[in-house]
Amino acid sequence: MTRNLIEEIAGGLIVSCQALEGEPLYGPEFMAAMAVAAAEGGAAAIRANTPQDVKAIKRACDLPMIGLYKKHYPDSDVYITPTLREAQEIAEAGAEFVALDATSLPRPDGRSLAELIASIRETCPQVRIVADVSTFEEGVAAMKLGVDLVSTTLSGYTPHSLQQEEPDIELVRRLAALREVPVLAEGRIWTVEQGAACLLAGAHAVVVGTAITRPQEITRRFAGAIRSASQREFAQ
Ligand SMILES: CC(=O)N[C@H](C=O)[C@@H](O)[C@H](O)[C@H](O)COP(=O)(O)O
Repeated sequence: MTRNLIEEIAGGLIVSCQALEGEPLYGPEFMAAMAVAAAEGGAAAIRANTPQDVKAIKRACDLPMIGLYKKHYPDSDVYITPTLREAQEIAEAGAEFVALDATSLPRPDGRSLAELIASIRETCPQVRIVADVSTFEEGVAAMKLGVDLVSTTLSGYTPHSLQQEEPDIELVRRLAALREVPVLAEGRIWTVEQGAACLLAGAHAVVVGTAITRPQEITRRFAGAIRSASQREFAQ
């Protein structure tokens, strides 16, 4: 019997384990250890970048994997699994899901999102597709193209989307209310309260990255808050 992974991750926490080149934890061994820690803590799935990280994590832990491949091409701002080539590499690395940019930004190879999705369906029929969107309209368009999940990943990261420090819970709410395709809440979720609010807004599952897996950012947040608190203390 094939597993219903979308059902399995319902109501769960998906931990995004990503470190880019130049970050202290860059490297598949670190990301694999991070994923094992996330699994021990009760994560329902992992989200990870690059075929190398996906493979290393898959060897170390058996949670469902949302894989993506960040790559920058000239003349395009689309960088999350921009073309079929990256999607295929992620599927070959063993990811059950592939996440890709489903925004309205111009794509690097001149192919439309519809063409990309159709080619993935044809060449990697086993992989489920997660559409990373930045607006409601993009979410609706991705749903019409038959993606398996929509994630609010890119809200705040395209010039035409809402720019805010908080997670875009309103986008989760509006997309989930359509009851068409399950919606993942993702992006700038820093507290358990925000995660719970996303589920109450109708999210199928919640993706948390930086707040769990980027220690330099977690430290920066604590250090800044503690410095401000101590300055307030001395100012009195
Ligand atoms: C915008 C973009 O490139 N987002 C990336 C997508 O995979 C990752 O860098 C994020 O860490 C991930 O979306 C989780 O979000 P947060 O780290 O805010 O919890």
